[in-house]
Amino acid sequence: MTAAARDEAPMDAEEVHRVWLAEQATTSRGSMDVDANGYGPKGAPITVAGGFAQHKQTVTLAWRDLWYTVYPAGRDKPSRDILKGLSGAALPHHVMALMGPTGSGKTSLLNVLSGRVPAGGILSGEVTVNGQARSEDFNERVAYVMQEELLFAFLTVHETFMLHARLRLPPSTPDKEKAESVDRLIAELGLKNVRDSPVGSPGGFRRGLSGGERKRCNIGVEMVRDPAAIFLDEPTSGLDSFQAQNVMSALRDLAGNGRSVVCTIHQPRSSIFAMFDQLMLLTDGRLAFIGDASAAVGYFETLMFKCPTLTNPADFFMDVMSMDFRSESREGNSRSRVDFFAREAASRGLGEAAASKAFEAVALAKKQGAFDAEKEETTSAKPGGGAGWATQFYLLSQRAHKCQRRDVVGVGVTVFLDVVYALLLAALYRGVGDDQEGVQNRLGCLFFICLNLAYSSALPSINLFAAEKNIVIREQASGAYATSAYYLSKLVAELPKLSSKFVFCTLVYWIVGFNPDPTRYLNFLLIVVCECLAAQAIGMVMATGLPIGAALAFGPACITVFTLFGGIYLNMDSIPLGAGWIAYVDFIYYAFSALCANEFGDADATFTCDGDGGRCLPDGAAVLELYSFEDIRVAPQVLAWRLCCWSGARAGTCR
Ligand SMILES: Nc1ncnc2c1ncn2[C@@H]1O[C@H](COP(=O)(O)OP(=O)(O)OP(=O)(O)O)[C@@H](O)[C@H]1O
Repeated sequence: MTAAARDEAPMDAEEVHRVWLAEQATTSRGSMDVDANGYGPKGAPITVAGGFAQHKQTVTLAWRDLWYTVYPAGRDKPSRDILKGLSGAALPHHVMALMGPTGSGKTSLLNVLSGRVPAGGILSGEVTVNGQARSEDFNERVAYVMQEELLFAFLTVHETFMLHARLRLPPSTPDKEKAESVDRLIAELGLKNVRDSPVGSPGGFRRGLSGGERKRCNIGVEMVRDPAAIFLDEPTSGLDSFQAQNVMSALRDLAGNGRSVVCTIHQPRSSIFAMFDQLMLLTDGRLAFIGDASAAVGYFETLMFKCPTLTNPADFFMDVMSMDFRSESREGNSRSRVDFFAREAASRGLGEAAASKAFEAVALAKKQGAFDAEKEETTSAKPGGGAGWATQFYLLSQRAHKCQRRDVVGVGVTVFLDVVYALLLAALYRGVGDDQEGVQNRLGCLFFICLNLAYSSALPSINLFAAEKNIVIREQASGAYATSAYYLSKLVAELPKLSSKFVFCTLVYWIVGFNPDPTRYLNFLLIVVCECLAAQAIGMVMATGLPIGAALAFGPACITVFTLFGGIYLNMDSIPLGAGWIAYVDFIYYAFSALCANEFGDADATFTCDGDGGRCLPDGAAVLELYSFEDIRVAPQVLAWRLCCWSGARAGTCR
């Protein structure tokens, strides 16, 4: 506690109560000054509790007869209608809540409205923005906040927002202005006290923001571009009721300043329900209600479903609209009930009326000159208006370096393991001799080095990319940067990690006593670097192309198969027909054979024989011949893996 705070006189009961009431009033729906169409009284500024800048452009979204059908994989599976002829509208200055039982189609509708129809689904119907057909890039113009918070744990709130401001705002905006708008955003999302705290990960080693702060930070990332419409999937899930209220309060302020806010929500507490302007109730993909949230209770009363006194309307709606599967008769009854609601909404034309009202409001606003003809299309957040490729690459590299530097545990464990392996190898193979035992030990040590590098490069790479994959998909969906910029930044950011491999290899090389020629030592390092890059590339392909569980299972399995074909367990000349191609994509084989050629390809490499009548390899050439290591190509193979990795990254992150 600060000295000033300690010295402050405590408030008396009356004052505490008065302040509390004032705070409640600022978060209620009644604090807004908007007309029925949501446009504000004739251009007069709209006053709200928050302080977000009044949005210059507005988005009136209207949709008619929306059908969304999916075709599940599998021959005999029939298609399924997820959304069944929905009509409605979302208005500027309004928070619209999409509610309904689980599986009723809320998230599907949110995706469809924001222009993110997942692959494999077919959409029909009409969606308009400010009275015109929605543009193809609408999804990149509006904010879509996913339920899952996709944030970099090692960045602070300020760094996270600043990075997105630099990536997404026009390069012509001076950095000072970007910094000011970020500071404003931080203040308005109530994140000032955690401005410089790392975001952290829930349940992770590094704790950071609280659940509510993370949610608000997640929203802020999308708000940096100042979009006119915001779509949120379950913005309050997993929060306690106070944190949920704070998040909704921030959304309320965003809407109050001219934005259209549409969110799905489960069972909001009554004070949160009171913040909704519009409510859309869905049941099994059909409309049960759309209109003013405050009118919903009255509407259900006209259908003879009266919300009991002292009951949260949200709970009441969920109760009456949910299917009850506890017995056949209950299921039949609840089905009849939800069918009744859908029939009533259709026969009264609730959806159509909402859409028509929105069209009329837009027409009126245009007539009154409230729309600027040039600006009316959608939002100020134009896609492609952000940083250029070089800046994207620079900013992403900086982010990757920062995260890596701060991952003290991860880096510490890597360095520790490299030192342990180096000591182990030094203890076992130190001062290797020039006899037949020495030949065997050199081969064994070189193969172990290859294996160690393969595992220690590929597996962390899988973990790293798997952790970032969803963040990258999210960032790419909103057009933040190009895949190539991300991929190259990762490549560059991974390079410092090779330094601990350098230390490991140098220690082992000189302690074990490999060929002392400095050129061969440098070759050795080069081969090691190539192997690490190829292994990282494999890790990246797996992580971007497969779900994390599958990637973690396939990664080691792939290395195990490569070990088998690596050159020591199976002679290249005895690989069965049809399996030879494995050796050609096997980076362990290439690395091991190259290391052997480097070590034994020296004409001076001669070895004494034991004289016991056993096999004798008198020189390096005999060793290479025995293992069929005459033809070595490391660089093309590394390149091939990198290209493969690039395709994998594109496939995995561009959905
Ligand atoms: N691509 C798809 N293929 C098959 N079924 C799908 C697909 N997308 C959605 N569904 C199904 O459509 C229904 C509606 O899904 P949606 O996620 O929109 O519901 P929701 O109301 O958001 O549910 P929840 O509240 O549980 O998140 C669900 O039964 C879901 O399984």
